[in-house]
Amino acid sequence: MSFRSGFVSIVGRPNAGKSTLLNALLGQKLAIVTHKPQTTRTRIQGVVEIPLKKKTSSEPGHPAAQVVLVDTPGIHKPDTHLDKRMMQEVHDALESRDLVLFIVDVTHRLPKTEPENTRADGKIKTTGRMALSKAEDDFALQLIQRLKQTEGGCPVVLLLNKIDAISPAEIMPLIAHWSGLYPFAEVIPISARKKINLDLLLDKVVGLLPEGQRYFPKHQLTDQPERFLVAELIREKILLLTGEEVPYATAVVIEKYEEPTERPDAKRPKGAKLPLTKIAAAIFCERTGQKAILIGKQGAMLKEIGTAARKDIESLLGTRVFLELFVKVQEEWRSKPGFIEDLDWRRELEQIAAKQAAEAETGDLK
Ligand SMILES: Nc1nc2c(ncn2[C@@H]2O[C@H](COP(=O)(O)OP(=O)(O)OP(=O)(O)O)[C@@H](O)[C@H]2O)c(=O)[nH]1
Repeated sequence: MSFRSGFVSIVGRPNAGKSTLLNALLGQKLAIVTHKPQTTRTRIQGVVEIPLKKKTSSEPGHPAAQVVLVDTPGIHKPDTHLDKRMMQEVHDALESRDLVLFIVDVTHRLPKTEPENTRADGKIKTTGRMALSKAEDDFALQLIQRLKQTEGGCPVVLLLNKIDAISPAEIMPLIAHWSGLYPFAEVIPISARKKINLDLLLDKVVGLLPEGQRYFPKHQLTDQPERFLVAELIREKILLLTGEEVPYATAVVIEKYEEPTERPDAKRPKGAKLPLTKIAAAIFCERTGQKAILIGKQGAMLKEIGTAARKDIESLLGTRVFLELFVKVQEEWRSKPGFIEDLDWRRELEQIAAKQAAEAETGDLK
């Protein structure tokens, strides 16, 4: 059996569980996860190596494969410039893919036509779970529908996520409902949080990928620079620790990132301290009131955010970390294209590369 490889986009509306799934598949915390929608702002790639599975009497088996997973911001109707930027990320992710995993949260909306959801007068029972925004589901489905029209098409696998939170009897009606809306290549009920059916999912993914070589070296987990992941971890703590008003108005920019000269996995005498990474980050918010909340009484909130983030960053990097946080006000940053462009780590990298190239060139001329 020959090797398979490909780019697999995970798409779905906010809070469907995309980041949780990515992390579960990678077995390491990579995309940040919180209970608040729209946590994921830019695409995050993770690489999963899937070993060969030999054919047995009960299993068809599959070849070894490398799956490049692309997490996307939740699909929603764009309002601000930041929203538009996030939706562009979704479009981009859909364009460069071999397979799409369309993930829906089964606790949000049950099929409307099922008898148990229909009252005696024919009206739909609107329980909390059936709730909310049909418009958002429809919008997400529209994006998927567009894939059908693109050249060559691309298989879409529907993942019914959070099945741990509903009763088993509710799963079949959901499968029937969604199968009627789009010709999905597969419909798989999963729980990203409880890791239910994830092996089955990976088996199906390998089966749907084209034959091809690795895109990334075998042990590379992600193509994201660590400094971007660090900014995401800080942003996660802000989301978790501050109140409703602040989180969406914050952006984290890494201003200093000094890696230790010594490798974290280098041999060192027993009891010797791990090397130290020095990081300074600015937290941008839109108003002075938000700044006050982020700093807290006598700096208590900022300290809490910093301590929680530092612990996670230390386990991500495998070094000790000295983390300095500053809070800055940048009015209406969410509507300023230039500012948002600068948040993009890829652009940041391009700028660093351009600067280094210019420096090298002037060095050559000397
Ligand atoms: N019960 C249950 N909860 C889950 C499951 N998967 C994710 N969640 C929860 O759903 C919430 C949202 O999960 P995320 O992974 O951040 O969702 P997302 O789709 O990446 O969200 P955005 O970044 O906003 O687009 C978190 O509180 C998760 O713990 C699951 O399988 N079961």
